[in-house]
Amino acid sequence: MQTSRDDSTDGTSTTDPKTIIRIENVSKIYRLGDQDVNALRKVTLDVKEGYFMAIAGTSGSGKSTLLNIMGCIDTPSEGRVFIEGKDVSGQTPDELANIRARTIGFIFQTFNLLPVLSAEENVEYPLLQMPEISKEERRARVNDYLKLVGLAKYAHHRPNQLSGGQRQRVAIARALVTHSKVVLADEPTANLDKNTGKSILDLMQRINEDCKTTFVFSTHDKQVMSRAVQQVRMEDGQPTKLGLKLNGTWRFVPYRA
Ligand SMILES: Nc1ncnc2c1ncn2[C@@H]1O[C@H](COP(=O)(O)OP(=O)(O)OP(=O)(O)O)[C@@H](O)[C@H]1O
Repeated sequence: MQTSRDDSTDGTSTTDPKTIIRIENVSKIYRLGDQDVNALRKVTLDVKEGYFMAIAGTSGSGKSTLLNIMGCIDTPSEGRVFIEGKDVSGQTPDELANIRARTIGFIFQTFNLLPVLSAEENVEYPLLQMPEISKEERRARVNDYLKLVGLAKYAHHRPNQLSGGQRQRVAIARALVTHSKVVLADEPTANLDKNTGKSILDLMQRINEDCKTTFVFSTHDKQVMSRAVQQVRMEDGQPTKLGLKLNGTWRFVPYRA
């Protein structure tokens, strides 16, 4: 799929960024009672370094399933997933957890913070699974990322002492603290009011531009879609259209892998 981000007017790419996640001919079938639900149907998609990409589509079109498979939270019924060129099919749950911890950060619409931990402890949490990172390095990273998301003053607050937008900022810091290459965000603004949602998207965009972190977020909100640079429209478990924003204008083409 030709979705390289570039500034040329004709959309042709001069440099080809590295593929971070590739999913190839991926299908996902859920068994529901005696019925099969085809959540994804032979999807092939590349996520390249530096993307700020929206997976858009109506409820039930397969957005969350796609993100979960990209992030190795779930496994495909058919097809293959490559993370930084490595085929992760057949890896054990521990191996997948290790790949996830070092490459991929997640943001969820319900924030998913641990309620008994403070903001700084929530951000520190994924680093505790990385024994090679010293206590001093952990402290330094936690401070840096809380500062990056504008929450240095709230380090000791627990999630229930923070607003929805502040909770999502903690989740963003937690997703980045492991130096993730890509952040997968499932409807990151769905539980936030319009202005707070906008400030979260502003923050994600700033991190994308300044730190070159790749973001893939799912949404069914047109305002949120419009903030992306690349857009994949999902319908009934399949990508149908690919959108590229060039000089501020969207250009859509039928999706082809
Ligand atoms: N665990 C499951 N068991 C059975 N069916 C499931 C399961 N998870 C998802 N599905 C079905 O798979 C399809 C895709 O679901 P998915 O959650 O990926 O869609 P979505 O686009 O993210 O929807 P939403 O915007 O409502 O979150 C739907 O038909 C859904 O009902």
